[in-house]
Amino acid sequence: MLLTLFESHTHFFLSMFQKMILTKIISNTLSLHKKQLIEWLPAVRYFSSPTNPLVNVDVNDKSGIAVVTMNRKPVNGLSLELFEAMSKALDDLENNRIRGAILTSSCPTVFSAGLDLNELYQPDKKRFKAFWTTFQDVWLKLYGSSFPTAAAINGHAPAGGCFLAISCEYRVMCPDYKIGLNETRLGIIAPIFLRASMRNTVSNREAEKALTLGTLYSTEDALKIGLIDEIAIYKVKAIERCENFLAQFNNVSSIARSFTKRSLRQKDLEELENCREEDFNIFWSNLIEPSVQKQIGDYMQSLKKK
Ligand SMILES: CCCCC/C=C\CCCC/C=C/C(=O)SCCNC(=O)CCNC(=O)[C@H](O)C(C)(C)COP(=O)(O)OP(=O)(O)OC[C@H]1O[C@@H](n2cnc3c(N)ncnc32)[C@H](O)[C@@H]1OP(=O)(O)O
Repeated sequence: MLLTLFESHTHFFLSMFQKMILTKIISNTLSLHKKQLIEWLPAVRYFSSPTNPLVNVDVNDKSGIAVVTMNRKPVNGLSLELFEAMSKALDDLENNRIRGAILTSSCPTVFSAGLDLNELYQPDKKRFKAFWTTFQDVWLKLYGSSFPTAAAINGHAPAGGCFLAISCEYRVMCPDYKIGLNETRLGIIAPIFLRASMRNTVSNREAEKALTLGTLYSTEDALKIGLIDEIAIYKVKAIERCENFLAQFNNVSSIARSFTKRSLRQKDLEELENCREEDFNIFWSNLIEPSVQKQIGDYMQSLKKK
């Protein structure tokens, strides 16, 4: 904008050549200052966000790394309210230029049980629309974040739980749990943004097998196919390993890193940004199919009987 203003105001007084030279000088100075400013900002803008009971954000003043803990007992079912809290937390992290974020759970044996089935069963259209739109927002913000992300998966991570983990850049999981995208087993189709995160994590062939079969992998098998990056015995260790991963970026220009990440993920992000309404309509019309509703209802009953 500054350059446009400069150009319009000097139009009558300067020759084309003079204008080109001055424009170049201003542009170089601005981009240099912007770069220096952005490189310096992380040291001064860490924050302490007002804690939401559903999502706790704890930023380490020294490292600038935030631990983001989902806290919706008993299983971190992803409800509209939990998505809203996550969306807000991601905005706060983005605006305060943290060095990195680690996503984890306060539930002792569950990272997240995925979408709250109560949101999918006999849904009210208005609420479901808000729910789905916020779900999309969370993915766009997490997958497209300018800061690096990791997941400390301290428990089971089926369906939407796995989806959150694979939207991060690195995953450390504790042993003896299950992770995977089991949507097809519930008769529901994985949305495009979930498929994008999966393809970005494992090979195309593994993604196809995992999604069509709806496989839930043990921690050890998840490591074998590259769905997770490391195994750590306890949650504290998992967080430590995630911190080690994020610390590697201390020696990398934050601008170069975030632009590179963005450019690698841009196509996936645009794919959803360009069809958000259509994505909602497809899911809504499938979701209210009586056969899908019956399958979800039966599944909820089977979980309760257990
Ligand atoms: C073509 C159709 C388009 C439709 C579009 C809709 C969606 C598109 C897909 C989007 C992608 C994401 C989909 C999903 O995430 S669907 C959710 C799938 N989740 C699961 O299959 C996990 C189900 N839960 C479990 O397997 C287990 O609970 C566990 C996570 C392994 C934990 O086991 P455990 O520690 O033994 O706990 P309990 O099973 O006893 O559960 C405790 C209570 O929590 C309730 N529960 C569990 N999961 C959910 C859930 N996802 N939503 C709501 N509630 C849940 C469970 O019933 C227990 O309740 P109770 O105490 O009242 O009995």
